[in-house]
Amino acid sequence: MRVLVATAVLVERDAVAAAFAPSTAREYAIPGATLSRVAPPQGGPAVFDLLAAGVGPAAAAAATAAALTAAALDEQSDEQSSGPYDLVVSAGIGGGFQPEAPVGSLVLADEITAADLGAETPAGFVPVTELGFGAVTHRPPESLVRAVAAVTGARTGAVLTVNTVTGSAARAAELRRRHPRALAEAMEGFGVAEAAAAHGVPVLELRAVSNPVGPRDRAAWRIGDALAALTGAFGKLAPALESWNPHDRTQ
Ligand SMILES: O=C(O)c1cccc(C(=O)CC[C@H]2O[C@@H](n3cnc4c(=O)[nH]cnc43)[C@H](O)[C@@H]2O)c1
Repeated sequence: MRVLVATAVLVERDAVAAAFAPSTAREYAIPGATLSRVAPPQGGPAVFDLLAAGVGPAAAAAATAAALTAAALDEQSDEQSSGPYDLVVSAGIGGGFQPEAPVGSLVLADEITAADLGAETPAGFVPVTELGFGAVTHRPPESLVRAVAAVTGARTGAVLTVNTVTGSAARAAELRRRHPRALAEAMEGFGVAEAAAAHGVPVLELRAVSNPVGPRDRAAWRIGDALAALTGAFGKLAPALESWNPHDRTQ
């Protein structure tokens, strides 16, 4: 099984890499980015390519699409680990809606939703889908969400993709009013999911909560705790992914 893991920044990528066997890391250049290829410490057939794709949905979509296209064209890979990816995972830290997703906890998306992709109207925010365009939600395979949540202990719910980190109680309340199932927000999931969908590859989004969604208090972000939670989750992930049949797209 070939898995592409897209984080935003290098510290998140390194937190994911810490769950894998360090001696297995090899680097591959793709247009605009570098892939780190690692293997689970317990062995097994899975290959994980880690990508620091950049902050925000546009950077995330561009780098993820480049990696997916390079794999599909199979230009650089050696024979053992060549060909298209079976799964893309958007991973990193995120803000947690309180009290459901406390700092340090894990959130796994059963729905990846672009929360601010739309138009403001006199009647309020209208998503692009209601204007007749595109998509605002991608849904990971239910069976895979169940399996990964079971091994990682992650809470499952909607993870919102935002272009602006929420900084007030009023904005947090507005997002929850529009998305009552939201457990977390971050800035890349929807971009990663759009790229995956264009390639017909299933997607997951896994977030370790570094801060509450709400009034801005950057000094209170617990980034180290969240990165440690991310490492722990990826340490448990490989067996669950390997036992999942990527061709089983049934919900
Ligand atoms: O402090 C700032 O001004 C600031 C502005 C933009 C981005 C950041 C980050 O550090 C974000 C890095 C990364 O983390 C995710 N993240 C973490 N917490 C949140 C949140 O509450 N809302 C949205 N995204 C969050 C995000 O995916 C970024 O890529 C800091």
